[in-house]
Amino acid sequence: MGIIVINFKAYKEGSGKKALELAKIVEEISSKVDDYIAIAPNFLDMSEIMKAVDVDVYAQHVDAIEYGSHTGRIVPEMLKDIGLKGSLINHSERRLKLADIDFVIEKFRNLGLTSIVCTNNVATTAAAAALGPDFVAIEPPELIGSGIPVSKADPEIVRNSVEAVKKVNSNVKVLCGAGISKHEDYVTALDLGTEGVLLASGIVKAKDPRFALEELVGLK
Ligand SMILES: O=C(CO)COP(=O)(O)O
Repeated sequence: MGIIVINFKAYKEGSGKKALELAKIVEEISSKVDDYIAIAPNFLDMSEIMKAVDVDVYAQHVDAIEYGSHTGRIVPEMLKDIGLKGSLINHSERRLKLADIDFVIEKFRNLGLTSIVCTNNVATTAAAAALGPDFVAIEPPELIGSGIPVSKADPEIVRNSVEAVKKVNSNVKVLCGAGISKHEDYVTALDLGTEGVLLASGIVKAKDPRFALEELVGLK
């Protein structure tokens, strides 16, 4: 089927022991379905998760810098060194400048890391696609964390993003996100021409994350 990337954000429910528990649930459910399910936990939980769980792990953010005199920053090479698959870039909760997005995409290309550039509308999606990342993920900020799925509330933005990306660079794959939680939301996203979804609260903050993920992939 498709691609599912779960962003743990800085949610308490997706941190520490809970992050590891959730990663194990993702590993178990991944093994039962054809969908590719990856996670983006916070930096502090990554090493332990990667030791314990066989799931692709992404960063939620990376800085557009070289090694050097920077404090509290993450250099792209560091992601490669600890074994991450890639990173979200330019999430609406952690925006970058266009030149910085370009820098990170280029670095990732050379390092063999997967770039997922988040965008907020069709124009920024087209602009991001022009930089040649692996993925763009269209996420209207007003729907993030709302429980209202972008694929149903604003199918046009998804469809138009897919179309815009095709015109600019057809090698770039499109994800969509914001408010996704149900299987139907996911299937609708795929029907609109995306490769899958980027989501957070629908799984991470669910009362029963295992049930929520099983439902998302259609096992319930
Ligand atoms: O920002 C998101 C994923 O990166 C979407 O968040 P929600 O799934 O909580 O709406």
